[in-house]
Amino acid sequence: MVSQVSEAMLDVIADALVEKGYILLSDIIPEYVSSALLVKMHAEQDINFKKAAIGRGVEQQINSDIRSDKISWLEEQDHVDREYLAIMSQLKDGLNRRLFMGLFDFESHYAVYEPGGFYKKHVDALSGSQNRILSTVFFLNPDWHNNDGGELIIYDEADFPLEVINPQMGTLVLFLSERFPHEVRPTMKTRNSIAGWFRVSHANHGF
Ligand SMILES: O=C(O)CCC(=O)C(=O)O
Ligand SMILES: [Fe+2]
Repeated sequence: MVSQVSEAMLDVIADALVEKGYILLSDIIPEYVSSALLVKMHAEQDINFKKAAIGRGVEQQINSDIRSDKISWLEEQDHVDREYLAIMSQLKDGLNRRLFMGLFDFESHYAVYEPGGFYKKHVDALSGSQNRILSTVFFLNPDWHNNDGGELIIYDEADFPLEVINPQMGTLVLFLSERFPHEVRPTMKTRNSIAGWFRVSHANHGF
């Protein structure tokens, strides 16, 4: 079963991206999809997750001072991943129709941050390359509390904090990749998310 993103919801998202450059959504991914994603994450965490790297291609390196998550890429062949990717694909088409963003493909990975885990302030788009256009973060943490840490902080271009977001199950954050530095504050508990990026077609694969 593939769920549909409504035209009204796509209108709201497109408007927010034009006006503010980002949006927080709590009702776009159906609960049966988020639960299935979380079950899969739990099942695979100890087997398929690898320490995340920064940079690309030959310059890629694991730098534990900057980020400490372990990741696993979503795949079209997997029936659970496919549900999520289908929703992202509707988002891509809906935004392209409204904003002519030229979004072409989407890459995403599960990420687990163990207690103490963090990702220091960074920008997702590699500067100069029109690679990552729109960033997505979906949270998979039921019962997250204010003192559990692990907040996603989004800054403006002048490094002023715009949003401090609890990584609560079901919340999806979208923001323009080049415009918003952001960080994951140290988490007190195991923290699960899916980070993803819409890219344009002349993306420089592998570098
Ligand atoms: O998990 C998050 O809240 C964001 C992760 C992130 O910024 C990234 O993977 O680039
Ligand atoms: Fe990021």
